[in-house]
Amino acid sequence: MAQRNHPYYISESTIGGHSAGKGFFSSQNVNSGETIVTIRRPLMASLESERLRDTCANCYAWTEGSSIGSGICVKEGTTVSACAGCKRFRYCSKACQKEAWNRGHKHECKNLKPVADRELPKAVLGCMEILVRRKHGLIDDQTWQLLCHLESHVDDFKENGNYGGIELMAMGTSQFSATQDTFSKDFVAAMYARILSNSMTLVTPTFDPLGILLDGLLCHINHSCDPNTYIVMDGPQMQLRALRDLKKDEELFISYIDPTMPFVRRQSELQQRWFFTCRCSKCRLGPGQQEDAWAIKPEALSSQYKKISDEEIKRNEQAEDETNYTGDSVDERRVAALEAKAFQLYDEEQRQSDPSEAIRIIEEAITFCTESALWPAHRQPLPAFRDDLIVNQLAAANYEAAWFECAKRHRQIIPKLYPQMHHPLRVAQTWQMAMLAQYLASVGAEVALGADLALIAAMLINTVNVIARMSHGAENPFARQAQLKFLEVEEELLGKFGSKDAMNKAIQRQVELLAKMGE
Ligand SMILES: C[S@@+](CC[C@H](N)C(=O)[O-])C[C@H]1O[C@@H](n2cnc3c(N)ncnc32)[C@H](O)[C@@H]1O
Repeated sequence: MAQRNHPYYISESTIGGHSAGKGFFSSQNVNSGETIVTIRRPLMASLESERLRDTCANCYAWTEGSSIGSGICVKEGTTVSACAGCKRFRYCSKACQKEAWNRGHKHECKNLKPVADRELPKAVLGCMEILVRRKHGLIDDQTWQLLCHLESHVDDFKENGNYGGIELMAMGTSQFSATQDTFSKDFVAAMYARILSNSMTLVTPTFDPLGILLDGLLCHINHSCDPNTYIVMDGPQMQLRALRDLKKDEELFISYIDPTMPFVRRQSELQQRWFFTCRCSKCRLGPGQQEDAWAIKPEALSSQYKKISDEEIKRNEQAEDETNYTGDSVDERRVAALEAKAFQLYDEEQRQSDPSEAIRIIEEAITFCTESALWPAHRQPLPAFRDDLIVNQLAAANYEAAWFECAKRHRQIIPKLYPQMHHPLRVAQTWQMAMLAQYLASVGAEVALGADLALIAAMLINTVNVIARMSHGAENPFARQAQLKFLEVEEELLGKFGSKDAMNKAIQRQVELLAKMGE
């Protein structure tokens, strides 16, 4: 039912002719890029163990932002200091510490003190926060009811054999939060399961993952592999924004997973984590879409790659795993075996903490995919390898190598995977490239004959300056920083070129060069 003055309402959802429980609907027409709802702070957010060391546990300022550009919204010189009691949570200021203390930390700090040396999973810390706050009257009845009505999928967890692990985690949660007197064992296990099935990823404005969050309102949004909305975050603030023009009474969807993955992989991930068969508009079309297209027909596989795949089928248990299912013919099974190998390499490189080792595996994987001639540049996991290669090249200070990967991504991948100009990942990746161009220009790097990286940086910064107002909103600190940066570089370049016209002509030549660099 539409709530007065709200641009959204929660109602029964039917997706592809099947009930999907409750869903989130727009109560008015909304233009692409507009905000639908702003949430000041989710009900719960919990940082990854690694991020607890360098991120404020109240405003989520990540002080060590690793990928170029992610630190844009954090004031230079910001550091975090540990709570003197529990030594687990860190804060960037006294004000942040005080806010978190009053939000509930004062009721859990002393319980966490004896286990200061023990790593606790983010879902345990998040569940503790919820239980402690409710026990001490810091979560109102209406929010609590909303939370308790969320699907816990306890029966599904029992069926897939994961419920034992959940019970174990729930026992620890009860003990560390000292709430055994208030909530039963089964209730805590169900709440823990609810966190697993309803939480989202807490991210920076440039989409670097920081932890998990649970919000009583936004967790009513159902999933689509072709979503019409997305969420941007700015510290604890979350905004649901339109990716496309929306009609009144249209159901709003976000994507719970990476929607650029092939059909069977998407279905498998959604089934395993959220226990549903996706019948969204894209999945209803089946596996014949862009995400599933190969560059050549399976029969056209070279004899060398036929041999490689036959060996994979013989020795690799996962070669015929159903998540890579392509078809039943001999050639289709071969292609599936090659895809299995590519995704195994992906899992392997993701586990690496040493950038040079990760780079070695990724380069091997990219060679494997490209030499097979099967993968178009935009088919996964090839773009995911390229993203990780850029991150690892930056971590290893191989800036020029990172630049060429960015140029390829900019030309060959981004327009295919994120066709909307204001797609937030397109904006974040363009920003990362702009910052890299600016850095390379500052050290006088020469990446190609005639290339002027300062001009290329200016052009990319201007692109972000224009589209971040739509992707993030003009008031978002990321959009504001992009605008400030643009004014700064524009002034510098106008000084150099004398007029806007001369500057724009010079930039146009660089746009052409950049396109060549990405081929
Ligand atoms: C975060 S909740 C979304 C709100 C949920 N529909 C409700 O009623 O509370 C996620 C759950 O919603 C359902 N769901 C979400 N997207 C769906 C979709 N595309 N098709 C079918 N079920 C979906 C699944 O049961 C999933 O586990």
